[in-house]
Parts: sequence; structure tokens; C-alpha cells
Amino acid sequence: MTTSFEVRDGVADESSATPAPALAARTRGLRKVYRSTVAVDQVDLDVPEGAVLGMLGPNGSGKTTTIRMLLGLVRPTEGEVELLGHAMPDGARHALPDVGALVEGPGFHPFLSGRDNLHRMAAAEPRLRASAIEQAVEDALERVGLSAAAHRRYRAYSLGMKQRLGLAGALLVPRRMVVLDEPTNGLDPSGTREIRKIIAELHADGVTVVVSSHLLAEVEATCTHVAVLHDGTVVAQGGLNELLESGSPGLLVSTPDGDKALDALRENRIPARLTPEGVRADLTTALAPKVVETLVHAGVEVHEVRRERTDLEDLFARLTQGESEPDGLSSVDAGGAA
Ligand SMILES: Nc1ncnc2c1ncn2[C@@H]1O[C@H](COP(=O)(O)OP(=O)(O)OP(=O)(O)O)[C@@H](O)[C@H]1O
Repeated sequence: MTTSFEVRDGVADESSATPAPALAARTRGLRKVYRSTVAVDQVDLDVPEGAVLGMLGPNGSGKTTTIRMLLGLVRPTEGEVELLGHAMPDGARHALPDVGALVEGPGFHPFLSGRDNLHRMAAAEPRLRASAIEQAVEDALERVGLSAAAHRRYRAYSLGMKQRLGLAGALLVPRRMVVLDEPTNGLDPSGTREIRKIIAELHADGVTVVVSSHLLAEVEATCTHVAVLHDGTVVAQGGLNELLESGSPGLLVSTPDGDKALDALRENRIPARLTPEGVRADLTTALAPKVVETLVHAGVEVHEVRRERTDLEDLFARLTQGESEPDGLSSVDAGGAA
């Protein structure tokens, strides 16, 4: 599961022999300038193969521009993009047949029905035989819950139905990677749940998913990895669990000897308090191994030790509201939990 992570200032330093994961996509030094607007700046993004990477960021932080550069829809001002091993945008012809994408303005025809629009898209899929198109279209419509409305003209679709049709287009053929820009935009709660289910199915099939979202709870529920963007730069990226654990400098110790543990820690100048989950030792002044050593030395029975997690909302607020960065986030690497 965990490959490695490291937290700055020596608060913790853990690693395993697991090699770095293969990357489905990576960018280096990516920059996009529109006239006087720097939309994306110095973005080094790693998307591990098989990950569900949530791209989070406030409005205008550069998520869509980054996604468009990943897909070769926008040419970077500077920097490199590699998608499924191909340099973009020049390698688009080789990479894109394996990539399903839901991006704004997929160019559906307003006077054609949803089904006919999908037929047009399917006809342009290089990996789809003509004889397989009919079935592929019906399967994709079914998967996104649009079969009943498939005969209606696109221009009569609600925003949520347009999103579903775009998603159906991304899922017309099996993909190695699926990129979804704000897929739950305009969807009602049941539509949002369906998207979550589809993402989970893609993940179970080993497909790499990149999904941008404003919905932190969605990202926390569906993603294995997160990249947080702010003002066009990546301010944190890595495995979701590692990010949430490293954002909170607390160690939770489960023990039947709570008072004894508190005494031992405080005698050693490690701030600690009792919580419903156990004894919480503060890690801003002490390393995790030092806490454990202190407890064991004092004869405290320790049942379990784990890092306290922050929630994604707190982490996001700290990273994107101009407060100082919590210890370690910038040095968390992308090889986190699967
Ligand atoms: N085609 C364009 N021409 C000029 N400026 C652009 C263009 N596309 C994006 N920008 C600017 O680049 C910045 C980043 O925009 P981008 O759409 O990538 O952000 P975002 O994180 O996807 O935002 P949102 O969450 O609102 O969709 C913004 O300041 C935006 O106004």
C-alpha cells in the first residue's frame, strides 16, 4: 500500500523498499500563459498508474487548463507532458485512443439526439469496429443512466444529462485512463452517487482516473491520490491517506493505561491529552518513535499507535487560504496509498 513518505523537519521519516509506481501521466515544469494571465505555473504532476487522482483547487486555480494540457487540447507555453508514455501534444494520435475524457464543450450536435451524438463519436473511435458500434452506444447509455432519454435532442438536455452524455462518450470503449473535468457539475445527488460508482468500477478494473472537483467529500470518498492546486501551482500532492495523516502532527495511542501514559509523556515534555480515541501525543516537538519509546519505557501497555488524520476540508483550507503550509506537505511524494 504505502510506498514512502517523508515529513519535513525530521518529524517522521518512513520508507519501504517498494519501487516508485509507474506513471500513467506526468508533467514537468508545466506553464501556460494567456496574455497577461499565468493560468498554470511550474506544475510537476505525477499520476500513478491505477490511481484515482482528485485534482482539487479553488475557481481559477488551473485545474481545467492542466487537464487540457494533459489531453493535448492546449499547447503549454513551457514544460513537458507525458500521457501513457507519449509526449503530448505530438503523441496525441497514439495516446488518446486509450484515454476517455469528459471535458467542457465536447462538441455535441444540438439537433441530434443523445444516441445519435454518441453514434457520431463512436464512429470516430479508432478501436471500435463498425459492427460493434450499436452495442457500445447502448451499453454506454445504460451505464450513465441515459437510456430512457437517449432519443431526445441534445439541446433539450439539462446540464446533468449533458454531463452524463459526455461521460458516456468517455466510456464508449475500454480505456486505460479516464479524465473527468468536474463530472458532477449539474448532477443531482443520485447522479453524483452514480458517478462515484462508475469511478469505483473503473478503479476496480485497473483504469487510471483523473477527476477534477470542488467537492471535497467526493474526492475524499473516491480518490486514492490528490493534487491540490492554488494560483496555478501544485501546493500538495500524494496519496490521500499520507496527506491527511501528515497534515496533522498528532499520534493517537490506544492504551488501557491512559493516565500512566499521560504522566510518562508529560514528564518527557511531550504535550499530550486524553481523547475519546485514546491518548493524543503532539508530534510538533517529538518524533513518533520517541513517543512510543517513552511509553514502552514507562511500562505503558500500548495496543495501537496511529497518526491522527486531518480532514480534507481542513487541509484544503490551510493550503489554499494563504496560511503557512503544514509541516511536510510539500515533501510528500506521489507514491502513496493505492
Ligand atoms: N482560454 C483562456 N483565455 C484566457 N484566460 C484563460 C483561458 N483559460 C483559462 N484562463 C484563465 O486561467 C486561469 C485558470 O483557469 P482554469 O479554468 O484552468 O481554472 P480552474 O481551476 O479549472 O477553474 P474552475 O474551477 O473555475 O473551473 C483563470 O484565471 C482563467 O481565467
